[in-house]
Amino acid sequence: MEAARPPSTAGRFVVVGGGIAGVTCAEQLAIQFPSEDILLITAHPVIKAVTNFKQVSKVLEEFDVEEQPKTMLENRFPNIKVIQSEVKQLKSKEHCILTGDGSQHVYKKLCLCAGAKPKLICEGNPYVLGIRDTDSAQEFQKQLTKAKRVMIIGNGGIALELVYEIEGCEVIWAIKDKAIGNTFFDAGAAEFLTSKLIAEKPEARIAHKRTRYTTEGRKKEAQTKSGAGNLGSALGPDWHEGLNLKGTKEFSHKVHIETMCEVKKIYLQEEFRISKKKSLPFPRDHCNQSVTTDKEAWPVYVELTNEKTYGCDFIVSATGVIPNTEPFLCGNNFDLGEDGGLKVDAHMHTSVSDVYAAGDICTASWPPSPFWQQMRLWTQARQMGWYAAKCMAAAILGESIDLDFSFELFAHVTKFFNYKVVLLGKYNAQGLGSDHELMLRCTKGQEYVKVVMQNGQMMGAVLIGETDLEETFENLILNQTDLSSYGEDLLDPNIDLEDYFD
Ligand SMILES: Cc1cc2nc3c(=O)[nH]c(=O)nc-3n(C[C@H](O)[C@H](O)[C@H](O)COP(=O)(O)OP(=O)(O)OC[C@H]3O[C@@H](n4cnc5c(N)ncnc54)[C@H](O)[C@@H]3O)c2cc1C
Ligand SMILES: NC(=O)c1ccc[n+]([C@@H]2O[C@H](COP(=O)([O-])OP(=O)(O)OC[C@H]3O[C@@H](n4cnc5c(N)ncnc54)[C@H](O)[C@@H]3O)[C@@H](O)[C@H]2O)c1
Repeated sequence: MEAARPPSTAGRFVVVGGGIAGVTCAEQLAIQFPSEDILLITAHPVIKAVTNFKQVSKVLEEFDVEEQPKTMLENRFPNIKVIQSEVKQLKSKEHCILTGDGSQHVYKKLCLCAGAKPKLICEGNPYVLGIRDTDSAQEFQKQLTKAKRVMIIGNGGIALELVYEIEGCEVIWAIKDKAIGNTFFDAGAAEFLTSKLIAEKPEARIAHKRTRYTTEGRKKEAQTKSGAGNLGSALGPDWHEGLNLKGTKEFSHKVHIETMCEVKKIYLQEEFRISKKKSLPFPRDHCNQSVTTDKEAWPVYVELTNEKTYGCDFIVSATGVIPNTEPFLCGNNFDLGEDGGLKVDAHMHTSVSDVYAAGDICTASWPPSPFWQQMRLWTQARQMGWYAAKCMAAAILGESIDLDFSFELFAHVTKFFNYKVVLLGKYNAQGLGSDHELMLRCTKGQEYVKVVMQNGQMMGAVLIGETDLEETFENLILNQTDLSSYGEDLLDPNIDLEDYFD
């Protein structure tokens, strides 16, 4: 712990946050300025390190992520000092931050990488859980081992992963949309994936190239709770692999989806009894269950806007995130994005002098490339942390710097329902209006390929399964090759596209 209570005299590079964005930023600064001290302040005892980084193609990247004790980072970079403390206030006029232990730290350039927290449908209800960090995932697992039924609200990454992974527990999944996975897929891809939810037997996990997540480096001492409230860094790919996501029953998947509805009201058991309302049993296929009522007494009940009510053991609110800006706002004139993030320009600089931001906390506010959009993802946290450090260095050295190439094309590799999923560019025709066409190729149970075309050029793609098309499509989007003469042949599996375009 930093002993000095009065502010240190020499301003230095200070980074707040031990997640992917903060650690990558600190590492890059340490490399650029080997004779300077870099201070990393983080609320949690473990940090996230990117290991085995590999640039697979121009923009697609693979890496593993390890949770490590802070000493491992300090050993790798002797000029990085990690302080475990929560930042309570930023005094930007004095170029100084205050931490929970009463210390003040003066900076010459500061990068805020404090991540985000779950945006819960209902704060303070003990039956509503959010999943963000290792502690919250463990709490979820603990509750699941005693559960017969859970309700999942939300239709993004966490919900998609949970409905597939949970076994031995009834899952009622309530989504606002017509089809599953709205943040990643259109209705066609959703239909392709839905069959996997009904499969009774879990299949062998596929091994494929994508980011892996490991807590191997996490020391025993760091496995105890941090006492820092809900301030661990975000989980990521394969976070559930070490967790036994099994409820009390013996079946595999049992998922019922309620579409186009939201949560109207949540009742605790006694409140529900007094209300005299009726709840529905778990719906069975092809059976009109509206005539029956659920006899079971549940700890909590959820009334949906479609007038259906279900009881359950607990609710997972997988309803997105809110940037962790709160400790930094008071007295500072930050421009905030609509999503509540700190707006950053093309140099990752916020609206406050010498303060940069990267990762989930920030809102990218530069005019984006036609094929890129911000999504709060691990890859973007790494790219932003790295690029923010480059920009901080360039500012100190008086050099100019261009927006990094990684922001030219949105590229995300992940896994849903045991399929490899690659998303490129405007994969859901985001912002293209009606002036675009879709081309599809689908083999049930095997692959789903969708490309988004505009004026004969490829703007985006969704690749589900082992399609091996990602590198070729990445090039076609980046080069804006005129593909109009190929028509539907573009997706003909008998044509080797690589021969044409590589
Ligand atoms: C369950 C789950 C699954 C996910 N799966 C994927 C996936 O498959 N693929 C993918 O690309 N992305 C995934 N993500 C998203 C990804 O994990 C995040 O986008 C990314 O990790 C954000 O990194 P970050 O460094 O910006 O923030 P974080 O990882 O949240 O780190 C923030 C850091 O700031 C610290 N901090 C916060 N407040 C303070 C304070 N006041 N003072 C000091 N320190 C503070 C925290 O302790 C933490 O170390 C997932 C997220 C979750 C929650
Ligand atoms: N494999 C992956 O890439 C992956 C997996 C898990 C999580 N993540 C990331 O982790 C973060 C958190 O995941 P998440 O699933 O909570 O967020 P998300 O942004 O992916 O999805 C949020 C979902 O909640 C819905 N929603 C929002 N408010 C709602 C409300 N009041 N009622 C009902 N639905 C509501 C939205 O329509 C959306 O479907 C995100 O940044 C996500 O991208 C990524």
